Amino acid sequence: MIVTLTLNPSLDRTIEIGSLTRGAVIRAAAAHLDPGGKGVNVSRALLANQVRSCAVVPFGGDEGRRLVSLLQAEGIDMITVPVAGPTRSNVTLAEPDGTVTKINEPGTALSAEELDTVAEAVLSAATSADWVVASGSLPPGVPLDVYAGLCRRFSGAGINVAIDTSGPALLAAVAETPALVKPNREELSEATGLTIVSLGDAIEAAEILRARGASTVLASLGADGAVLLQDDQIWYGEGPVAEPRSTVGAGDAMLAGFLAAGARGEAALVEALAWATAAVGLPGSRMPSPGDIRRNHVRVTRADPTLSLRSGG
Ligand SMILES: Nc1ncnc2c1ncn2[C@@H]1O[C@H](COP(=O)(O)OP(=O)(O)OP(=O)(O)O)[C@@H](O)[C@H]1O
Ligand SMILES: O=P(O)(O)OC[C@@]1(O)O[C@H](CO)[C@@H](O)[C@@H]1O
Repeated sequence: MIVTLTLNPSLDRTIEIGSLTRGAVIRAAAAHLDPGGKGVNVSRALLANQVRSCAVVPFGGDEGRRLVSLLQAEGIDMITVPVAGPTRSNVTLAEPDGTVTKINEPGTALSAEELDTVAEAVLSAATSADWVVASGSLPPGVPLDVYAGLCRRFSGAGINVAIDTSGPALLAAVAETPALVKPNREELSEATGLTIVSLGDAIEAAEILRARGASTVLASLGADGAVLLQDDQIWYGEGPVAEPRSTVGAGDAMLAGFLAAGARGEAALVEALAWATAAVGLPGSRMPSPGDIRRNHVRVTRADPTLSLRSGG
């Protein structure tokens, strides 16, 4: 069983437009509303693929109630924690070529009492968990070492912790020896100060995170695929996407696929890439179901550090 924690969930509104022109009135072709936030998406992807999970979700205000009703409609197993501030709304402008422009609200502050209640919910859900996944940004006022505290709490209890966040919260968590971190290219670069233009740069940055405490690093590299550093092995993989619709949530689908496949080695990386590339072909932050996921187009090999990355860094 996999417990996910999303301290800063969102209502994700995706607006499909022809092209983005600053300062213009843009008529949208379509709009979708999805429940959002990184841990929420991991749970949605797991549910869509019949893997048991429990999402811990603080919610507040009308937006929070809408979020909870969308998650209930999907059948997500969750522990919801009512909080005073309203849940945020995040907006994605999606263009036909797959380019997305995302505007994420900061979210509203959680009080110390609310944070304690959320932590208790995670502890109670985690009694039967193999993994606890702590994902996404922190709302204002939440201590930057909150994910680090989770790592400390669970490493003693034999429960694996996976972290997908950025900035100081990522650095603090890495120092508490999480089983897994899933940075994207920008997060790798920010955490290490390295500019990442080749696979070798990404590997060097991931090695730094391992030296600081992370056991396994699964680094997603956007259209360039992903690299996995685990034990003494380094695997690289990618998969084509015929028609990219929206990359939002692709990293979450990747993490879900990796954990669903046992979180070890080449086979788990293939699964992670199959789920991620399927997500890129779906609108908004829709998570892929078994019918969307194709494994035979994913290529995973031993990593060649001299490989140049195509997409911008
Ligand atoms: N344009 C693309 N073409 C093909 N695959 C892509 C593309 N963008 C993303 N992917 C796939 O999705 C994975 C995750 O993408 P990315 O590195 O952008 O994650 P992320 O920044 O964590 O995303 P998010 O935070 O929205 O979940 C990549 O490793 C890759 O497999
Ligand atoms: O602001 P954060 O917490 O970093 O990211 C939030 C978010 O962009 O991440 C998900 C995609 O990964 C979306 O559902 C959501 O809007």
